[in-house]
Amino acid sequence: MKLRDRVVVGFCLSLVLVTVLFVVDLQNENNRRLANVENVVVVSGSGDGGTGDVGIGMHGRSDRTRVASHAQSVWNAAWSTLMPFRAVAPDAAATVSYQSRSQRLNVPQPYQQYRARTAAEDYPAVPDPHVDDRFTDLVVRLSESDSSVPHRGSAIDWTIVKDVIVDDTYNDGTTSNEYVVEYLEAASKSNNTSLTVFHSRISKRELYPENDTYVPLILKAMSGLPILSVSQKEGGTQLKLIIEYLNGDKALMKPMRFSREQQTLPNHFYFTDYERHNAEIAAFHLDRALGFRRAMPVSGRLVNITSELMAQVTSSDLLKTFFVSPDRNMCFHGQCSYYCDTSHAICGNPDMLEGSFAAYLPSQDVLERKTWRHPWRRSYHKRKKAKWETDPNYCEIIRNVPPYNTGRRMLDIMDLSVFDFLMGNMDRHHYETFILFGNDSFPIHLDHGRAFGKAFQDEPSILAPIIQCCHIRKSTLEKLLSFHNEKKLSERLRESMAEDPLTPILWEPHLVALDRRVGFVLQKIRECLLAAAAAAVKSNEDAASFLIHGNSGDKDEETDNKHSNSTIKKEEVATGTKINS
Ligand SMILES: Nc1ncnc2c1ncn2[C@@H]1O[C@H](COP(=O)(O)OP(=O)(O)OP(=O)(O)O)[C@@H](O)[C@H]1O
Ligand SMILES: [Mn+2]
Repeated sequence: MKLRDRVVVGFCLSLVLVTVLFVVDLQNENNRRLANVENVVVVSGSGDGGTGDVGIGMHGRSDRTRVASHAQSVWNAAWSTLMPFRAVAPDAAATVSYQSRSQRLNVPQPYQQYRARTAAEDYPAVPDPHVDDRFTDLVVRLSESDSSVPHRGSAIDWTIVKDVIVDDTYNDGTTSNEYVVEYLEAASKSNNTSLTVFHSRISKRELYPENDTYVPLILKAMSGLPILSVSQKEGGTQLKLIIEYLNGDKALMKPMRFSREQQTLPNHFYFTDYERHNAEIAAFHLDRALGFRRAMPVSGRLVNITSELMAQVTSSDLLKTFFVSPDRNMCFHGQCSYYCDTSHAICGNPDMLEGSFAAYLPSQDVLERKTWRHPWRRSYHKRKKAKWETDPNYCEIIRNVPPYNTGRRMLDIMDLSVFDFLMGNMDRHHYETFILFGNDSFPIHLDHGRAFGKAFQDEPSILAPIIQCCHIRKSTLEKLLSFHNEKKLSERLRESMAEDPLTPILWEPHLVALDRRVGFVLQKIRECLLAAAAAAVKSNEDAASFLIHGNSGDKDEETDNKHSNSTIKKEEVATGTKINS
């Protein structure tokens, strides 16, 4: 071989060698990167001290592997019970590999992308203009003897009522009442649970009496009794499970999706907001603290998705939505119209999951309910407005139609508006009542999953019924004043919710917001009283002018309303209302 040929061959050989070395190095680099990605997934999980981000947890890999293989065997067992003719269950691991690419690269779930600010200090402080206001004008107004209050215990004719503060109790402080079944009669029956006794004591004016001893028993049972069967609740937009306990009682479970500090996403409407299990729990406590007692008892509970939920599932449709995530957490998504798919799955940590458990209402076969459209319902449309948002006289329409033109319903709608405003719930589209008690009965407070979504923003439009109608039940106003001037609402709720197994139930800024919003409602009532007083003065002047001049008033003279906030005279407020007994 000539020297030139040798040089060419040598050059080619060294080129091949360099290429081989380059390829080997590239492969090593790839392996190193993949290892890093896996580390990131594990490290971010172990660094998160929150109460349960979807798919990220504090448990080690071996825990998860154990969960996955345990889940596989439970799943196989559950599937063979449901589908006796199908020998082999679809492989849960297949779901894992199907999902794994995006998960291995740690692609965030759609709703996780927005998880940014999680510390209260990250948000601007919300001013509370009423923090030092004692609302003495309202206190004085309430302390005055109410011999002139025209509605005691009567069926109020709302077409003419002008009073702001309305007392619908009898002189002895009670309202008329009837019970589903007398307590002693029900208690004498055998095999009663606390919930069935509770059902038998539901009355025309409330679900349970003040300081009821059955409520704590029901809460305890729901958070501890073994679960016998699990199915999906049909209807509604988001996933809910019907839980049946060993003693035959039932509960409606809403699962946890987010940690407590997760706020409503800024670009979400009230009707696309995710439901929060802790809002259901907190709403029960708030309803009770306000003295309404119109919400069923709700308890938190930490459940094992594999052994307590999946193993007890009674339908294959629900069972087939369970899977093990790439991070080896147990997940499921159920079937519903919003957020029931793989990318919105509910995942355990690795298989433990928080949920709210609401005691079940009596079956409709026993105690039928009627559903009413809420008169101040929102449009549930991203561009349209509801009539009440554009018509300042909307309340005049409502007060003239049944069931709002007589009885207690108008005051119940005002109560509901206070309740929803305090917890920021804009999702009050319907309400239900027990048919047995007729129209003069309370609305059941149901469905609070979308409350407590915005701690740093108050939503005055929720108070529209109060602002537009200017009525409030006397007992509700008394409660609000005591929450403001005596023991704070936040303090009462903190104590009440401390009993729950999942305590703390609310993120601290929500408790701060509750106290701030109490002051806001009181201010609105004050404004109503001032407006009513001004209207009374005006009508007195018009009457006097008519007597003197024989016409309907001196049009040139403007009424100068200079009432101070401190005292409003009773006779100025009580205008021409009539007793209707
Ligand atoms: N504690 C309960 N016991 C029995 N039934 C209940 C209970 N709570 C709610 N329900 C029934 O289940 C229905 C759906 O519940 P809920 O409104 O909480 O779910 P949702 O998914 O938020 O529904 P929607 O999308 O209609 O607002 C209610 O309208 C009510 O009829
Ligand atoms: Mn709802």
